[in-house]
Amino acid sequence: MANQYDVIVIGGGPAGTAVAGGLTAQGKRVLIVEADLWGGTCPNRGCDPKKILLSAVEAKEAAEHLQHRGLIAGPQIDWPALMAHKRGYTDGISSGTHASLEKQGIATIHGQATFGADGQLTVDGTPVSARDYVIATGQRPAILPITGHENLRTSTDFLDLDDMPKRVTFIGGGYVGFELATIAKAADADVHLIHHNDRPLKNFDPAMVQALMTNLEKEDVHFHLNEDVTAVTKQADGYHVQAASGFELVTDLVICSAGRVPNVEQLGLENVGVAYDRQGVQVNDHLQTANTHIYAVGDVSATPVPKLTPVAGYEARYLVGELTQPGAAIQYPAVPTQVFAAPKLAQVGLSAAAAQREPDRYRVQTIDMTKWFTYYRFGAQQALAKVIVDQPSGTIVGATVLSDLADEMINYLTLLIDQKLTLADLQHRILAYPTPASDLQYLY
Ligand SMILES: Cc1cc2nc3c(=O)[nH]c(=O)nc-3n(C[C@H](O)[C@H](O)[C@H](O)COP(=O)(O)OP(=O)(O)OC[C@H]3O[C@@H](n4cnc5c(N)ncnc54)[C@H](O)[C@@H]3O)c2cc1C
Ligand SMILES: NC(=O)c1ccc[n+]([C@@H]2O[C@H](COP(=O)([O-])OP(=O)(O)OC[C@H]3O[C@@H](n4cnc5c(N)ncnc54)[C@H](O)[C@@H]3O)[C@@H](O)[C@H]2O)c1
Repeated sequence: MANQYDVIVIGGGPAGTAVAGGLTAQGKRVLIVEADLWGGTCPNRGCDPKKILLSAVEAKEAAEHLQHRGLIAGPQIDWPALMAHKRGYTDGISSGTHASLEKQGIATIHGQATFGADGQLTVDGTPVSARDYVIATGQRPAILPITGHENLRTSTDFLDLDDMPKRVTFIGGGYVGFELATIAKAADADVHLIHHNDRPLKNFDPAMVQALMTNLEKEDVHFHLNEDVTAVTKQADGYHVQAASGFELVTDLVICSAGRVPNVEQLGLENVGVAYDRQGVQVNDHLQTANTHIYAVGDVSATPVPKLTPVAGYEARYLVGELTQPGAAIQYPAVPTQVFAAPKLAQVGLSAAAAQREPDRYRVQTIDMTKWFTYYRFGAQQALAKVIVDQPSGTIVGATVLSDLADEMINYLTLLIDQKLTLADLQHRILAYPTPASDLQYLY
């Protein structure tokens, strides 16, 4: 039968394309379905475009740090040119990803996949069948159900702005709010971030979050904590953002950065006995749903790990194994996670709060690295590390880093944690000097 496959993957993002590619390489007949842009969130409207915009922010910051230390006159961000640079990358992603899938011998179809009342999967009305199905439909920005919610824009809109408005307001202090606020500020917007409680970036070390906010405040990013936004109304002078307390501000663009919701509603999952909730599709520790022929991977699955591209890739590789040679339950290694702000905030492994509950076992040390050679040479404003050492084994088990180099340092720390390297192990190796890696020995 023409429309009969071994596996149908629904969603062509990092998770779905990795499952489809891995299974095809193992000789499976695979169909992948994508309703929108091939490549999904990360390269089209997530990690990659964000980090391209951040390149200009990093260059500007680096030049500013060296003012009076060898540089004069800092650069300015030319937003339309920066956006053209970003589009030079993103414009080719969907067609390039599609071409790559076809080249690998993966069947592709563009459209919305839905399980009908009879359990049959159709893509925009065309029936397609397989032995197994993989849901990899990701998440989309949540829109708060407030008065004037139609005036809210999302990270997707921000990452494709033709011009940077004079005033930009973010509702929600998570990854997206902090990262995009950093970019908007560097592009000279008047930036406000409104958060509904006193714990923005709640999964990060609170003292390090406070240090990051202090730095951003120095750059004139305005934080408004404990404000519950109730309405965003369009008026002659701009959008009026109002909160329950009576707080109000006027702005030109309101980005709702209050989290993301799983793409599940359109799939007809109730027709095939697959359960889901606000966290996503419920799976067991083999990424299998209540229907034994349907699996879920990546952002859409309700797994107990952060929703990130490398996590999606890890789950995809695991599932390729499961669908070819079923084995043990999935086990996650340490998952590094980071906020690309100024400076960057990154974290991995055991938190300081958890370590402090067992003071006999763990040593928690906060290290100010600002004056270290690595940071001094480019005039860094602040470089902090909080490191958790397991005293019996002498290994690092967790770390939070706040610095311009945190995105690189956190990967080294992740390797130290996964490989269980002690200070002695590290000192038996030679690492190139002077580099951030050669500082690792001072973190134990
Ligand atoms: C602004 C932003 C910045 C980010 N930055 C980072 C970062 O720096 N580092 C990092 O690790 N992660 C980052 N992320 C998260 C990262 O983008 C996701 O973790 C990753 O894309 C998840 O991959 P996925 O394949 O599970 O889902 P997605 O990439 O969302 O792909 C799912 C695909 O399924 C499609 N789809 C949905 N429903 C259907 C349907 N019914 N039929 C067919 N197709 C369907 C969608 O159109 C989409 O293309 C960021 C996210 C955002 C929004
Ligand atoms: N650097 C990265 O790796 C990166 C970057 C962006 C996104 N992501 C991924 O995307 C996911 C979503 O990011 P996000 O920032 O949209 O979500 P998030 O869950 O990280 O943050 C949303 C924030 O909004 C707050 N919030 C919720 N309701 C609110 C309200 N009514 N008013 C004000 N604040 C409110 C929440 O308390 C939370 O702090 C992340 O969890 C992450 O998995 C990763």
